[in-house]
Amino acid sequence: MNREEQWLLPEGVEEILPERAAVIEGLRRRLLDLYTRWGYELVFPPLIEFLESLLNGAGRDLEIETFKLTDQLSGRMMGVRADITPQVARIDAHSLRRKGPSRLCYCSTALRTRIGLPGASRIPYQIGVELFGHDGIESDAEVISLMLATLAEAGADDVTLELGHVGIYRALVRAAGLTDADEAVLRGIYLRKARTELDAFFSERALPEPAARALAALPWLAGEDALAQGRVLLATASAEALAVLEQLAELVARVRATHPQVAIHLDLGELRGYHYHTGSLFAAYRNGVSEPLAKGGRYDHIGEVFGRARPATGFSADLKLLVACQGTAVQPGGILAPAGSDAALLAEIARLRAAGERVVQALPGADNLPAELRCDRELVFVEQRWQLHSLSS
Ligand SMILES: N[C@@H](Cc1c[nH]c[nH+]1)C(=O)O
Repeated sequence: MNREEQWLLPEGVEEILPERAAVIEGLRRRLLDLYTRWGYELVFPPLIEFLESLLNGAGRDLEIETFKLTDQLSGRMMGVRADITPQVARIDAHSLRRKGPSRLCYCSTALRTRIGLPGASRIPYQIGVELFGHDGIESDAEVISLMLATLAEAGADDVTLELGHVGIYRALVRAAGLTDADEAVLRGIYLRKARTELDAFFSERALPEPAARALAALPWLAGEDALAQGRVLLATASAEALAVLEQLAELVARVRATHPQVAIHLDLGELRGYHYHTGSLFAAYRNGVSEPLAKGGRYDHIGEVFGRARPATGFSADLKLLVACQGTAVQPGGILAPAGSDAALLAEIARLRAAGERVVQALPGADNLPAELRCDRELVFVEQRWQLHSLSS
């Protein structure tokens, strides 16, 4: 970013110019068509809402990420959404109130107060799906399959799927009898994977064994042997945590069976994401890139505050990151038509457009440069008829 851009736009706020906009829009259309074919219905949650309803049940992380402002009409505090998932959960619980499962999808911009990685955007163009009303690995598996289909459509074929389950951590926290305050400290340490802090945390507190030992080991249970090691670790620590691990094992087996080509990485100590996640967690990483391309998980309680607790699972991705996986897009060419209002010319332009061609009509007195206008052909009147001539040579 040069000095002038820094002066014009705040950090993490960018504009998208025609070439990139065309690629993003192309992918947006293809993905929304994909979700429609899977039975997901499109919704448009509002850009801005009263803070209470926007953040209800969504957790503290999201509150910090949310831009707040005062509504001049009501005098109440409003927030600009930092994540669309809780809004869609509200639509399901409060506005739709369906009996059976609801499958919803969305694609809109969100706004965040903070920047994740240096150079990242604060305005993600969030696309995703949410599936409400089913509690079980089948719905998680469906959402994971659709997430992988999304990445394939975006051209990201070298992804690793990371799987975890916050239920293991939560069960162990209960077994160890941690207070909310201690749990918040521990969560921070888990997210940073800070080993010495973790050791200090447990040596400063007399917590019941073997749950405490299991909590101290969990952040490093990852990779190939995570399931086997987890079974040993949890066998004596918490029957509840062990049962959750078996659910995760079943989900892994299912995804392996349906997507044998996808590399799976297990991480039992992963707590990534917002506080609202309650069950399985999934994320897709590109090799060597630390920011996930898409992420999601189960969150069964958000709807509760809107009068209806519905099981829920879903994923989202930032379209701006997804398009980075695509090679440079082949820009469609176009036809440069001469200026004029002659009826035959206008009819020919209309005919070409109706046939799906991109036709740009020259404006009199302007430099109608074919390269700038991305035109590779021109419409010329030769031998008493309108003809197309190549401009590329
Ligand atoms: N919205 C979540 C991902 C998610 C979608 N559905 C459930 N979880 C995020 O951005 O991290």
